[in-house]
Amino acid sequence: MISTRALTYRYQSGPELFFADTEVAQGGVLLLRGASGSGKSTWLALAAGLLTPSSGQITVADQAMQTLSRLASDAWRAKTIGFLPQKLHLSAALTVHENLAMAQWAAGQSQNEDALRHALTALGVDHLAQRKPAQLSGGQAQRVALARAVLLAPKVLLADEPTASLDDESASAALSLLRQTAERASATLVIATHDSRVASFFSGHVNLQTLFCTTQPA
Ligand SMILES: Nc1ncnc2c1ncn2[C@@H]1O[C@H](COP(=O)(O)OP(=O)(O)OP(=O)(O)O)[C@@H](O)[C@H]1O
Repeated sequence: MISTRALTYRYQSGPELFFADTEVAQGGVLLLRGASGSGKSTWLALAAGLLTPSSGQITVADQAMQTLSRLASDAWRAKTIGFLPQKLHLSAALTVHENLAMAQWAAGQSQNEDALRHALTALGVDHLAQRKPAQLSGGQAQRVALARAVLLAPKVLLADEPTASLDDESASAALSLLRQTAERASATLVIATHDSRVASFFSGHVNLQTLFCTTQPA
């Protein structure tokens, strides 16, 4: 479950952002919509514990994020959150396979080769396992980052524009994997998106909510 109350964030040399109160049940899907610059990525960073709220509360998987220290939040994130950020943050020095193995290690899990292969295969990038990120196309890198995000069957999946550089077939595979992974683990899924394909894909979901971000106070 994720809930927010009177949540705001002010960048040091940027705008103050205000977010409407939200409550998403465990297993629910939340779409973050809104114009470019309206705060969707910021909301995800707050939910992932990468940013600390300026005021208000955000609780993610029973954890009040505003009370976590930076160190505790890193450990909590590795175990709890599957995060697909807009900038993919794949380690350039590591192969695709090593990038995923490192995510398992960071979460304190022993290497699970089956899970790793399954995640890469489901997204059609298993043949790229020995490549370095610089040797991937934009869409391939995005699918590898998505495989890493779903690898640990996290309780919360956060995806920032997961279909941005994907063609229809790859977008559909990526959304299916996000949905299946979330359903298998009863995870809460949050997707920030401009892409109308995402809204159409989830339109029949029984537990779907949409949060429209604006730069105005809620
Ligand atoms: N590090 C930063 N310092 C200052 N301002 C920032 C910083 N990061 C983001 N902002 C500003 O905060 C606002 C919200 O940015 P954010 O990236 O959350 O929006 P978004 O809705 O995800 O945008 P997009 O759809 O273009 O990805 C924007 O006005 C942006 O310029």
